[in-house]
Amino acid sequence: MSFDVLRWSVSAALAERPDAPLAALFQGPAQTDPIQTTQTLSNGTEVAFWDYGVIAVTPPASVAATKDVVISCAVHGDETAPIEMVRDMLQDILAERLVPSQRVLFLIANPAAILNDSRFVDVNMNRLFSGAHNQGDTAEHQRASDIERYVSQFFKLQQRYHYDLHTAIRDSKHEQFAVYPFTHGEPYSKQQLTFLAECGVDTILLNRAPTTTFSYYSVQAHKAHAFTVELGKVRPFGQNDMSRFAQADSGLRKLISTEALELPEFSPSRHHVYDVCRTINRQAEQFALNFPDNVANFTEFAQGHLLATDGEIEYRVEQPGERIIFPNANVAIGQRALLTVVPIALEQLKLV
Ligand SMILES: O=C(O)CCC(=O)N[C@@H](CCC(=O)O)C(=O)O
Ligand SMILES: [Zn+2]
Repeated sequence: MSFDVLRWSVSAALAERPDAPLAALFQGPAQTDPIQTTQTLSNGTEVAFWDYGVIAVTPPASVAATKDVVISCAVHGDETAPIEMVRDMLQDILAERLVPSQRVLFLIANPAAILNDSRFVDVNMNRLFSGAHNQGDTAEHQRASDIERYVSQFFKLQQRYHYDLHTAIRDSKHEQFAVYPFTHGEPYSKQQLTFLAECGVDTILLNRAPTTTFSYYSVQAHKAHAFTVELGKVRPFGQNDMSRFAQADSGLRKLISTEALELPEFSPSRHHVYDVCRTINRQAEQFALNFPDNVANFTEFAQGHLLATDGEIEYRVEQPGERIIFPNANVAIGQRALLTVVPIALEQLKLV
């Protein structure tokens, strides 16, 4: 199904809150074809609609922006709270209640999946970046390729940031956490750890290998500080308690509207850090998790405990302190069905 055909219905699907008409997110202010329109607000902010759900915001000419910030949501279409956050930020920008001081690219990544009330339509879009979109021809492959092009078109300044907002399928012992993608040996940023903690995200998962996720793409292709940010649990539109997202919302709004963001001193004791220990990809038709659906992310199991069976293979806990994260038995064969993580001391990491 083409994203063009979907645009009206996606807007309708999202416009559930009567106070929040969403047409602008997808059609641009003129709501006519072609989609590419640019509007200059009375405060001088330029809002450019590059494509459905792709909105570039440039601060007034009097402001010397120093940061490029990508804020993305709906890489998974059923993760609705981040979509509501992005929608509200955009509406506040259009209403001039939020005035950006930095360049911002808002991305509503997978409108077709939003409309479908599903994580994805054909393929998990968060496995299609860094060139993986060349290996298929679904609408999601095409959209991931388009998104890479838009991000490349956007990033210009030296300071580059990307927060890819998600919510998780399960409850979590740490309600909000971020995946810090592989940095190719670059030190981890104290400033970014502090910023995330200010957003309420005090738990970090280090993934120390290349992946095909959106956040890793921004690290690898654009040398951005980029993160997959998990802000809570997946719920349908209208069922999110937005007060639980207030800290992240306020942190992101401050980041984009402040010329020189002031952050507190880095304080190592503020952060819980985990290292990915094992990535378990499903290999067989007969794949099963050996714990119930209500077991939360970051739950620890005893050494030797059977976590999953994959055909004849048994996956057991190997290390003391090993915890499960992102378990999903319903992934396609070859895709990640489970990660295990172990706590790691910040002192062991190269920080800058
Ligand atoms: O709750 C789950 O099982 C999945 C939540 C989710 O979508 N997580 C991202 C993490 C991406 C990363 O590792 O950076 C994903 O699986 O795509
Ligand atoms: Zn997600």
